[in-house]
Amino acid sequence: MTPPLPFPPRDSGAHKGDFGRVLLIGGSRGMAGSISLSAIAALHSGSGLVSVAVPDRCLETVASFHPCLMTIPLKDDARGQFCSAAICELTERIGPFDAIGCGPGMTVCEGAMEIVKLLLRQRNCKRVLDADAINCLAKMQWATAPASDAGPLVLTPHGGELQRLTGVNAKDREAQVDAAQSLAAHHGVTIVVKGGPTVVVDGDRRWTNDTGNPGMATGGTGDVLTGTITSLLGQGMTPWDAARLGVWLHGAAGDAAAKRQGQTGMTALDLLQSLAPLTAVFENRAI
Ligand SMILES: NC(=O)C1=CN([C@@H]2O[C@H](COP(=O)(O)OP(=O)(O)OC[C@H]3O[C@@H](n4cnc5c(N)ncnc54)[C@H](O)[C@@H]3O)[C@@H](O)[C@H]2O)[C@@H](O)CC1
Ligand SMILES: Nc1ncnc2c1ncn2[C@@H]1O[C@H](COP(=O)(O)OP(=O)(O)O)[C@@H](O)[C@H]1O
Ligand SMILES: [Mg+2]
Repeated sequence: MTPPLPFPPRDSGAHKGDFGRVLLIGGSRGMAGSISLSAIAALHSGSGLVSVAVPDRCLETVASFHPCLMTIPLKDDARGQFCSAAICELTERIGPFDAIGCGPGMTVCEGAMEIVKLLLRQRNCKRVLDADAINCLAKMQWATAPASDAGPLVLTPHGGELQRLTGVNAKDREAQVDAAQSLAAHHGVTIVVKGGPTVVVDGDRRWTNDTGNPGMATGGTGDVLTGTITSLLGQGMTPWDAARLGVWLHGAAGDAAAKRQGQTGMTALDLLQSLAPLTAVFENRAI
């Protein structure tokens, strides 16, 4: 079990700021768990500081999941989803973050669309777009937009999201990976084509993961991956490195959870709780 690359080193004199200040944006009334899984995964993947921007009425729920999370309330509508005014506050607050992950539980409401457009303009900031942020990209037909230099951006679609984005049927895995590869080259981004196994594409590079199991086919595991990759980007890794190490670590955590709970019985929470002890592997400590 060898990771594709080493974990960022930890100098004895290090402080929180050395391991990145990251922001996760998402959630909605009824799906507060998704973005919380992403945020807690970022903590367990080594981030120094983790903030979560959520619709105002979800704030207390999300904050109650973990005392180490900082929370930012954004304007919401009667359904508990981001409204378009949410980007006024967000524009003020996104400056200091080393990496931003967006999409889990966000829905494709008007506010979500505005947030994704705002993030696409933040070319100097490292970003991960997942779940409903990808569904927003599909809605704005980003895949066929003129080629752009999107900056350090990682997309993490599952088969269904990739089908919405590219029109290529999720049943045709090979064609989906090829479509992701050309889309990644077109916009200069990294794309994690999730599944069993997950394939990461970036320009003409292609890497297939060798960890993970079907026990991970359970709600919330993709949300965990979003937080892990966002965290590694925030620790200074390139999109190509953060995507590969994040996918590998996430799959290895899935394997540890399956060993403990069984593939049928495991949940995304079990995978999340297997992340931290796994990092000990990288510190050459016996676990
Ligand atoms: N606890 C929570 O709050 C959770 C919230 N979630 C959020 O729920 C929202 C919807 O995400 P989902 O992935 O559940 O919903 P989707 O409708 O995108 O996909 C549902 C399932 O169907 C599969 N699928 C969809 N289209 C397919 C196709 N054309 N061919 C093959 N398979 C296809 C997907 O792989 C997925 O497993 C996202 O924002 C997500 O983050 C989920 O992550 C689950 C957990
Ligand atoms: N059969 C499988 N083998 C390995 N990994 C899997 C398998 N099925 C799902 N996964 C992984 O589980 C995660 C599911 O992501 P996703 O569908 O976005 O979940 P959610 O949105 O519910 O959090 C992905 O990382 C995917 O690679
Ligand atoms: Mg998902």
